[in-house]
Parts: sequence; C-alpha cells; structure tokens
Amino acid sequence: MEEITDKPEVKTVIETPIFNASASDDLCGILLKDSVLHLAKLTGAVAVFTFGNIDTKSFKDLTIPIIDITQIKTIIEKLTYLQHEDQFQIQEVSESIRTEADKNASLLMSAAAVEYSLGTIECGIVIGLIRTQNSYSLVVHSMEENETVQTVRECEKRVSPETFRSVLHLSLNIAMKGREGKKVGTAFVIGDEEEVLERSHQMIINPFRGQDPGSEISINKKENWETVMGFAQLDGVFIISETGKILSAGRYLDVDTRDIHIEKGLGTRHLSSASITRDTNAIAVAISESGGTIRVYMDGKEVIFVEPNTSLVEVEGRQLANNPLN
Ligand SMILES: Nc1ncnc2c1ncn2[C@@H]1O[C@H](COP(=O)(O)OP(=O)(O)OP(=O)(O)O)[C@@H](O)[C@H]1O
Repeated sequence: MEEITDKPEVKTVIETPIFNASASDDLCGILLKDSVLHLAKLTGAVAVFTFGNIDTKSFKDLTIPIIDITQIKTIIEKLTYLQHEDQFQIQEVSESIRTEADKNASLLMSAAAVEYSLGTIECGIVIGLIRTQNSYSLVVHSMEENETVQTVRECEKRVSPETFRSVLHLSLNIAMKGREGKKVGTAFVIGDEEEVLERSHQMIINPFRGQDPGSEISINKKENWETVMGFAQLDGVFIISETGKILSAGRYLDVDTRDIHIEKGLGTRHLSSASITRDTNAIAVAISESGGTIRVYMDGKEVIFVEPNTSLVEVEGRQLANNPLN
C-alpha cells in the first residue's frame, strides 16, 4: 500500500454540490466508491470488503485485497464453525450481516422519506453516516429510488402536495398527541370531492357548512389544526377538497366494503376509508384510535403505513422508513 505523506486538507466549510440523480443511475455508486478509495488510502486499510451486488472494477488501483463477502461464504463458514462448532450458525451469521446492512440503509431511506413526506426536504440525493456498535457505515441514497417517496408522488398527482403533506403532518400530531390525554381515531378523505360527497352523508350537522367563498377554512393553514383536532373526536370522517378546503366533518361514507382487504384488527373506519378510494380518485388517511398508527389508502389499497411510536414507516408491507419525529 502506498504510504500517505501529505496530511489531508481539513475544510471547515463544505460546499454541497447539487446532483441530479436521474442524470446518472449509478451516481450513488460512483460517489461511494470514490469515498471508499479515499478512505482506504487515508486510513492505510488492509482490505476492502463489499457486501451486495457491487462492481469493484473501479477499485483496481488499490493494491489491497477487495473482498466481496457474498462470494466468500467459506470464510464465514470456517470462522463460525470454529467458534460454535455448529454448521447452522453459518446461516445466522450471513443473515445478521444482511440484516445490519439493510437496517442501516433503510434507516437513512426512512428518515429521508418522512422528511420528504412532510415537505422538509426536496427529492434528491441524501448522504448518511451511520454509527453502529462496532462500526460506521456510509450510505448514499438517491431518493428517486425511494418507494415511499414514489408513493407520495403518486398521491400528489391526485391532490395538491401542500394538502397531502398538511394532512400527513396533522395526522402525526393527532396520532402522537391525541386530545386532552385521550387517543383519537379519525380519517381524512382528500380530493375527488364531488364524487366523495355524492357517496356520503352527514351523521351530525356539518360544522364546516356555509363558509363564505374566498374565506374558506383550509387544512393547509396551521392555525386551523386546533379546530380540526377538536372535531376529530366526532364520529365519521373529514372531507377535504383537492386544494385543502375543509368541506365537512362528521361525514359517513356510504360504501360497499365487500372485496376490500385491510389488515386484521382494523375496524370499520379503515374499511370504509379504503373503500372510498376504490370507488373514487380520492386519497384517504386514517388514524387508528387503538393503535395510534396512520395508514394512507389509494385505489382501495394501503400504500403507506406510519407507526409514530415505534418509528416505523412501511409501504405495501415492506419496512422502509424511520420516523424522526420521535
Ligand atoms: N362508513 C363509515 N364512514 C365514516 N365513518 C365511519 C364509518 N364506519 C365507521 N366509522 C367511524 O369509525 C368509528 C368506529 O371505528 P372502529 O373502531 O370500528 O374502526 P377503526 O377506527 O378502523 O379502528 P381503530 O379502533 O383502530 O381506531 C365509528 O365511531 C365511526 O366514527
């Protein structure tokens, strides 16, 4: 290994270049490989281990071994066999490496997805430096590939991004804080309002009835959230227009819930929320009273799942995201 004589230049201000992720599919890989080369030289590393499907051609200048862990299971086998004298440990060790790697990557993906969903950051490349018990890992993630981000974008084709993000933000507040110490369950049906109103009726007098044109109550304005949280305790759901106008609270959805499959244990609010999205182009966001979870339905299916208490965000059953709001 070539000896390093020059000390690395220490910069106190780092100018962050803006990359267009779609310009190059492999941009993340190139960036990370450069960092690996740099780090390997800087630290005088004795080897580079890679895990996963990584093309190591660009490491050819390194004079140290480049080892793909997936190709050298025999080493893992030998080590674990020596330690445990049990062949079955091999599987466990490979699995634990995979789990750790997945966990680190999904941690960054999830935080990025939640921040994007809440409108805090734009879509682009995010960099994560993750510390675990024995190591650090560097993760470069292109949000264009992030399934949660893609799903949010799908939802935002149907309703205004500002409205979708406001409802999600408010739902997190309701799920985490409840109302006066009590857990609250409710649902917001957003967009395709004419069809949704057609397929629903008032359970109580609509508290948002008779708003003057031009001064309608919008969910996009934070000052209205306290009012909404008060009415969230009512039976029924909120109807929100595509652009954020709160049209109704205490609304009953007249839907056929047959052929709708939702997770076991969820009640009629979730079932009817999912159903209305099958019958219309609306998006529904349901907050469970018993679980404190948030589910987004589109086309009759659950597309986003947020569990604020345990920091998990899932999309279509796959764990993808971590909620940094805790
Ligand atoms: N078709 C419907 N339209 C609007 N609201 C409904 C409808 N069916 C049920 N609800 C609302 O859901 C409430 C009952 O919720 P239920 O406990 O059955 O389900 P859930 O909210 O899905 O589950 P969780 O207990 O997790 O909150 C009712 O009090 C009513 O306010």
